[in-house]
Amino acid sequence: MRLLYFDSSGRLSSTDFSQKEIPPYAILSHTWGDAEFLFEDLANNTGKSKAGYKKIMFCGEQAASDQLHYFWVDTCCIDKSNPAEVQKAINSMFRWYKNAEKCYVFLQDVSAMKRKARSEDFEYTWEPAFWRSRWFTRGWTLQELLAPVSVEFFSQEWKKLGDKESLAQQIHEATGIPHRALQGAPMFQFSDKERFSWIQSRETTVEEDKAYALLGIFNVELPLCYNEGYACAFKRLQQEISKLNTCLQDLRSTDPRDDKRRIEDSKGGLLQDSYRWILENSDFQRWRDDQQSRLLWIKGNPGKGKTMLLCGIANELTDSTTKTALLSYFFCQATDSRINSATAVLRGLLYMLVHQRPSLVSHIQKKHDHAGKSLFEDANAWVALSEILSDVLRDPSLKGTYLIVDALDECTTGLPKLLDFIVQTSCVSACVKWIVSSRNWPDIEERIERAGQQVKLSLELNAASVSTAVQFYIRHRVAQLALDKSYKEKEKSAVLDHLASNANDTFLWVALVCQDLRTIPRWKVLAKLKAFPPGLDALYGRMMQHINSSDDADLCKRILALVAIVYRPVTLDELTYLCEPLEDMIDDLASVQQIVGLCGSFLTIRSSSVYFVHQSAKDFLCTKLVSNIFPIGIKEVHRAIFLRSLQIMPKTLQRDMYRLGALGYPTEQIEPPDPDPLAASRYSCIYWIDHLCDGNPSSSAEDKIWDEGAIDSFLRQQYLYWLEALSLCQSMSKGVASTARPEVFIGRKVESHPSCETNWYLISVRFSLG
Ligand SMILES: Nc1ncnc2c1ncn2[C@@H]1O[C@H](COP(=O)(O)OP(=O)(O)OP(=O)(O)O)[C@@H](O)[C@H]1O
Repeated sequence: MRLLYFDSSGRLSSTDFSQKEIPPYAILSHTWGDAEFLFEDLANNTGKSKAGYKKIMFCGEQAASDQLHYFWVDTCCIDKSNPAEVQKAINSMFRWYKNAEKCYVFLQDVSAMKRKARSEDFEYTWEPAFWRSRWFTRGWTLQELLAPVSVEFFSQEWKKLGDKESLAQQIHEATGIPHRALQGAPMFQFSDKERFSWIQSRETTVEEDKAYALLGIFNVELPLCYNEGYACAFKRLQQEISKLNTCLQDLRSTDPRDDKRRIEDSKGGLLQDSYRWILENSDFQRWRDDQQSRLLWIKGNPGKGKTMLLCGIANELTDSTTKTALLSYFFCQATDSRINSATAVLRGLLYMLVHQRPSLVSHIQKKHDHAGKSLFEDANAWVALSEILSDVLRDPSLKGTYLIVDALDECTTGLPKLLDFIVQTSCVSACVKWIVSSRNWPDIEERIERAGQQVKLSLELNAASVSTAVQFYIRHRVAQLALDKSYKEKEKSAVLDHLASNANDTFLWVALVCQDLRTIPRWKVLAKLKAFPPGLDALYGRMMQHINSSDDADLCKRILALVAIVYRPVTLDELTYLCEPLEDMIDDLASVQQIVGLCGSFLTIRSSSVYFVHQSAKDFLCTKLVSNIFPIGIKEVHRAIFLRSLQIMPKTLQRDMYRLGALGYPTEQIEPPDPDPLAASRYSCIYWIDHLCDGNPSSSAEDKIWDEGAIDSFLRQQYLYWLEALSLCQSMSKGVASTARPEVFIGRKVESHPSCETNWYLISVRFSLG
């Protein structure tokens, strides 16, 4: 980028910053006239009598008065005789305008002078001329309006009329561009159609420019081809946009911002007073303020509030960091296979980074153009993603970047390599700072210690701060309970006392007890209070005793066992079909919901899906109560789910389940019908093979023969319908990837098949026989 400045003798000069860090600068926006001051004029020291020279002088003087030494004007800062330079400039222009400290718009056809109309002393304001200004009718000025943060408007007399903020209403009326876009909302927040509409009524001197002027607005690059005509340029632009959109869609496996909101909401909202202690903590401050400290590990026992603390830190960093800094986070959750692996973490972090700084997508696109979605999902996904994220973190445009990963202990697939990646990038990338959290696991500690400058923050060693935070939480929850359950002072203070003296600085214990207290009528509270023992395990143990002594103990334990081993939270519909004893309640989800409610406080229902109330509750059942919950073994529960799946799928799978009629729909555009014919079998379609493989390999020979027969018959009759269902669930790659498990063999030819007239190859699923 070439910038203008006045040298010590006041002469207009230019300097090239291609290889150097670009200093703060101002930029001019205007419409071209007949006598512009050009690149040659600058080089040959000519053209000072041209009308355009005045604009250059104005821009330089205005910049100086804004304490900006450098400025940029398109007429003379680009060597138009050099096609490579023009190509680069046009593709960089949006960024140049965006990065400018100030953009001065010179409105040649707007006068701010008071005039006399005929004999009357009539004062014209400049506003009608402003609305009509040619500047609003030109193609290139669209990005010059949208990209910079600060846009100031000047009349033909160089009088300042206002800025993008103060004139927002007038600009909106003149252009139809929404206020949000004028206030600087990122361009991706506006649909393609909306962005195209902004340039519709604008003109460019050269027809292709009407497409090229949108490059930055869509964050794409194109080789320029100035004889191709508008239609061709526009088509190429659309192709590039569609490639970019596909890349982002393929990258997205979850939006961590939605996960964060869901976590906060499902835990009853984030309380500032229960996390803000961290801002005063000396370890936290050391990590934040010391350039060399780039990795902070927050560790603590279950339920100590790590996740909520990280939600709070993310909020605080969003509020306190500079505009140029980026923040990306990821919340691992072992019970949800979308968000419990090392590749999912990198995908989520990348997705958030690219959303904030769309230009970073170039690091992904190079590989994505060749590989498509499989880049993020196949066996080499980790290699590709870790390379891409390392590239992104080295991008020179990144000034400060904060990366947060919560619950490393819940990253059930690929944790060691994720830890190595975090440690390595924290050592080499000076502008990147990581915060990670986990339980006190020695394996995690061992790997994190390999980072030279890590800071450890133990919640157990900060007991006083955590204790105060928990006490605040108790007061808040009890005040809510007292209000909702109409406690009198006696009950309120008894509950307060019991919680305060038994919580052992564990938020989760308080949350679980309060959840139970909600179900107890006011008059029984005092009697029941003593039944909540201190300590999480004791509390879970008591909850289990309660279940064991109930009439529905067996059913509750079947449900708990099922929810404990599924690969993602199941919906109530799916649970009803997968858990045989619930079979009779297929049309009565309200009763299923009640039965789930009988499983103590172990389970919770959110958006019609069944979750463990907390990972520690699941851990307790799967470690301390394994023989109680899985009396016939975990593998048998897998096998039962597999067998139920094979029964459910044939009932729902059929040709053209969504009545689409025609072939060739992009799956993302398909809206499931209501009721959704796949509601009950969605989970089974995606995971039946995993349950088959994780089922009991040592079952009897008779069972195996039966299983093989059932699989064979399912595949013979339903194979194509199953593929169709996978595609409708947007899980084709997951479903098919399961067939690549070592226990599954592919490649048996079936001559003719009822669900397909032609010959075809069938995936034959055989599991290892011991
Ligand atoms: N700042 C807070 N605001 C509101 N609720 C909180 C806060 N901190 C903790 N809690 C409550 O405590 C519960 C446990 O907290 P959290 O899930 O953050 O613990 P954790 O240390 O991450 O547990 P684990 O390591 O077992 O996953 C939350 O479900 C929530 O109800």
